[in-house]
Amino acid sequence: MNLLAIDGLAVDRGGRRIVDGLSLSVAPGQVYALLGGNGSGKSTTVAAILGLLPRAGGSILVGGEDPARAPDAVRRAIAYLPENVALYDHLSARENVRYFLDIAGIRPAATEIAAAFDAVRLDPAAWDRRAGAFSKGMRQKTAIALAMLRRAPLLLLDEPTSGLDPKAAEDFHALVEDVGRRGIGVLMVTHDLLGAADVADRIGLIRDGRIAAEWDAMIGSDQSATGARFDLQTLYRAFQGVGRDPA
Ligand SMILES: Nc1ncnc2c1ncn2[C@@H]1O[C@H](COP(=O)(O)OP(=O)(O)OP(=O)(O)O)[C@@H](O)[C@H]1O
Repeated sequence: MNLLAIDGLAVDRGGRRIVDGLSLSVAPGQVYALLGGNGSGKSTTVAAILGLLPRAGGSILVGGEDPARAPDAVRRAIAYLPENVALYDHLSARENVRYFLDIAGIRPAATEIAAAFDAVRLDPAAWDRRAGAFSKGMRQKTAIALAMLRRAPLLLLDEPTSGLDPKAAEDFHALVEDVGRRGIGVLMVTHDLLGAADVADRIGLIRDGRIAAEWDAMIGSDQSATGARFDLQTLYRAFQGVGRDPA
């Protein structure tokens, strides 16, 4: 079963149809990049998935549940990382994780927390440091460790690499691939074409609130000589609307 199944989604804002017939799905272990330019409808789609905006049409199922009917079950199934992850600045990484898990009624052993921090490669020196001093990358690692500890099957990432330097972005992509290998489904919303091509199994290009094109990563012998998993020229041309049919 798909962790996320969106079919013909329509969302109105300010009397205007912003998302207009968007369909996509994310399977366990799949990394889906929803790639689009400014104003294409990415944030509106995210808000609808989280049940924060009503639908004007279509359907959304998260782990088989409809966010409009079962918002609590849907929020339990999703680990949502906004562009800037919010942690309690005066608490350490360990204390933040314990605090948020406690709210969810989960009390992991110290060894489980250590294993999750190890899995996301959060520097052990940071585990007991105040999160107020953390970089964006460290905040994201803490939030992903938290997602793993509460066994959220779907990770929803909103512009995760904006503001990260190239090395930190590369580290983050490696972490997302790792998360996928653990069977977690990932929906990554981004305007970063190269980042999407680096990490995704599938890229969906969103334009005017719908999927204008979708590509699957090439594997093995289909990969280019450079090892690229997507044809970047095709992606660029589509992203820029080159060769688009006249409306
Ligand atoms: N509260 C609102 N009321 C009316 N229109 C809105 C509202 N929020 C967003 N919009 C419009 O909806 C369209 C899509 O916005 P959305 O934020 O979903 O796009 P986006 O792809 O996330 O863009 P960005 O990358 O710039 O964040 C834009 O034209 C925007 O002006």
